[in-house]
Amino acid sequence: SVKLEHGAHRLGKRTDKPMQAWRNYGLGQFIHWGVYAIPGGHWEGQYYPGAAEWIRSWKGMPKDAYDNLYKQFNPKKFNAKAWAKQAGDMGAKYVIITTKHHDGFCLWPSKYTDYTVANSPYKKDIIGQLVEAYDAEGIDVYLYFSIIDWNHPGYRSTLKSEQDRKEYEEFKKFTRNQLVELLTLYPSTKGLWFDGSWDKAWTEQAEFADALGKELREMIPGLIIGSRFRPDDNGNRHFDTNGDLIGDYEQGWERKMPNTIEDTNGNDWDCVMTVPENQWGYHSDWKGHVKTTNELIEMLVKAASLDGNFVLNFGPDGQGNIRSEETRLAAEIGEWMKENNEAVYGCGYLDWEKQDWGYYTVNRETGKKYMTVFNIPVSGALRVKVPGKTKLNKAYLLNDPGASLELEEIHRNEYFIHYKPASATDRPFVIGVETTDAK
Ligand SMILES: C#C[C@@H]1N[C@@H](C)[C@@H](O)[C@H]1O
Repeated sequence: SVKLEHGAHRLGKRTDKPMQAWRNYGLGQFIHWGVYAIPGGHWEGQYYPGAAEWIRSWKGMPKDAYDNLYKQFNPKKFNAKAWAKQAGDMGAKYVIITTKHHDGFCLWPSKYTDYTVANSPYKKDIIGQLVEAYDAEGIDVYLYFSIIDWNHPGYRSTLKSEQDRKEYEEFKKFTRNQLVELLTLYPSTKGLWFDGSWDKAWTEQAEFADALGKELREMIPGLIIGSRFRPDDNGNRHFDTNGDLIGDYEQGWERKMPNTIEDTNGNDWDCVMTVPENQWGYHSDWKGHVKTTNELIEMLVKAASLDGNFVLNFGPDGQGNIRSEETRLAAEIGEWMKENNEAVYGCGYLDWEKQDWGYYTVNRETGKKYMTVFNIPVSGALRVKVPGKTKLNKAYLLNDPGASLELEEIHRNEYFIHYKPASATDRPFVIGVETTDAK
């Protein structure tokens, strides 16, 4: 392997308590909120086809008009406690909140810029209210931070001149100051979710970013930072020149998921997912496919089955309302989680051959094994293949553990579990299985 000054700072999965807690979350909530929620994907009657939080970059957008939107930011319906309760009822164990997105508008009263909520009609600290409310709900708080900052005069995507470099130095100091400020103001933060770190200018800052990461990790022991934060000596992000993960988990699964355990490279990972095709911030007019509750439950269970976390995005509107589609999804996912979360929380990959009916998960502490069924075979026979020395002794519905399901051994290490729901079911269901694993 190549000698690197700023490659992966640690190899293999972290095994400390904060990371074990992260690994066991299963379900998270992403919140994208900012001044982009005011136009909500439209400008002067024009429909913006891109992601609503990127509307400032639209060629038709007068930048000055966008940069003055904060003077209208006064979300009278904002209720941090209500958001936290909704997330808790959905079953989210952690939340990732945008402190500032690429437009640079800060939802906390940063002292390093005037472009913050303190100078909006709303005035109050939004991040502070959310951190307090989610902490009180028992939901761990992670802060999203965009390295890209279109508002800062020193920000550059590339460094083409000495002047660029000079101004970029100011931007780097500003970035470090804001991050230290965030961890100082909100010390219960469990981790940072970086975004907008793909610019060439930033990928040339291996030494600076490495030192910044170390400084931040010293501020909060156990702090969790993913692979989308810093470059290695050669500008590689996520994986360094030797192919080693740079960060505590892989942060590359945005609006997509691995299909096999091999796809995960044996790393921890999270999948962050939008409800429509590609809207993170509030867009008042979602076009195209809007994911259903069953689709999202399947992504959630699939993530757990492959040792990952699933993070569902919410984009509150300019008044601070959570839109009705997201409220309904949160309620329906929460209803399913209330009955079936045992198959998700604290669960991960079980190395049994994947079958068509759905996904296996196993609890890392107890070793208890679960089958979450999405596709009921017309035969009513659920095929289960177990490894060599394993014997399947019992299968039962998670919501009716007393009643054993009919087991049929059809070959060595292969069984049918005979089960068809008595009445049509429109939600996946969980079967618990008990085995003896001969030594
Ligand atoms: C591209 C891009 C950004 N990454 C997602 C997490 C959203 O913040 C989107 O704007």
